[in-house]
Amino acid sequence: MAGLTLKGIKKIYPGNDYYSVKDFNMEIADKEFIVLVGPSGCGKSTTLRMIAGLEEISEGELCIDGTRVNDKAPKDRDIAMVFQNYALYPHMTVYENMAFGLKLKKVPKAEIDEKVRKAAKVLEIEDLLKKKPKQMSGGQRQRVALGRAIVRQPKVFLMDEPLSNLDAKLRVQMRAEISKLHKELQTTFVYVTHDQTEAMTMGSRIVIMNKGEIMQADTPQNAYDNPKNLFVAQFIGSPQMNILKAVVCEEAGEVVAKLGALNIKLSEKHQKALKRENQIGKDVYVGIRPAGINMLSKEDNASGTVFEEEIIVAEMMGSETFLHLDTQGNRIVARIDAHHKVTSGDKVRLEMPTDKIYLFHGETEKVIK
Ligand SMILES: Nc1ncnc2c1ncn2[C@@H]1O[C@H](COP(=O)(O)OP(=O)(O)OP(=O)(O)O)[C@@H](O)[C@H]1O
Repeated sequence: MAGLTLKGIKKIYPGNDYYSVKDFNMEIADKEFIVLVGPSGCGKSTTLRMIAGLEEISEGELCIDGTRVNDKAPKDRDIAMVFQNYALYPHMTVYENMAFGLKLKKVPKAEIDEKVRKAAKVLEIEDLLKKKPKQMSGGQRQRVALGRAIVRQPKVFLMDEPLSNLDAKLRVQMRAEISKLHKELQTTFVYVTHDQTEAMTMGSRIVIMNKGEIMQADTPQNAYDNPKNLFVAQFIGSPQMNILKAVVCEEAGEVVAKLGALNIKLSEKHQKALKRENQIGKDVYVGIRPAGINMLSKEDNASGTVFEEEIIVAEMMGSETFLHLDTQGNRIVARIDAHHKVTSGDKVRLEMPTDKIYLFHGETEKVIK
């Protein structure tokens, strides 16, 4: 069991003229489940590999349990890593695969046996112990890879996209299994994925990265409710937040976001913030989640911004329907309850309530509160 401290960690690969990881600072508490998430190339694997000791740290300090480990070899860091390709030895049985690391460490046979059987029980692979990797499914192989990590009882588990080779259904199942495993083992987990749903459902905290930088480190709920910037707003949530580029205007004493012919009404708080920050006349990104948009009937009164559009596509999802519309030249998606019977081509009346609107600076893309 251990916490991790990353202080000003940077990585520049030899021959590159840019930092793959820029100034990564973070305290990871003991027993946390941290998920590093972001698009391809954002530096999440590099960060994980530096923690593992598989990649040299160019600048900064990494501590495990308060001890600096920058110069320690991977095997001396008390960590275990699970990779996306499982990296099992094909000629060994499941039992041998799981026992291998302990054997190298010269752990007594009886102790190895106890540890392997205990891990196999936790992962429900006891009946696979005599099989070889090629006789097993992807999900089973992934369990064995996890088993191999568990038997070593590391201080920290590192996982790099461990589920990306599995089909969608198995991925969902293994997601829950890994969360359960984390609870059982009571160990620190650092997990890398590019999949925001995986991050949201598994992490006690998620670290959203872009271009080598941390965009936000937060609980999944807070990252969803209070994104710090446009990148996080668009990355977290599915379908993603609608973003409309508008201009801040003041008309008859009221500050609005002008989107073509549509004046988007704003909350008192937003209006004050825009005035305070001298944003009148400047560009602003208006964000609204698909679920934040209300469907109105003809007679409904609404205090927010009301607009009428023709449905381009209505995607029926069972309990809900996603409406794809075009407003003032911008494609937007609204998520409505399936009891509204609508279809492509219908004209609908919708509302953007002021309290569901997010605003981001046109230049810095930071949230305006
Ligand atoms: N061995 C390497 N040598 C040079 N550049 C590298 C090396 N490994 C990664 N990079 C570069 O560092 C940046 C970050 O890569 P990294 O693999 O950490 O990203 P990632 O977020 O894990 O992406 P992915 O999800 O595609 O694996 C990328 O620009 C990548 O091209």
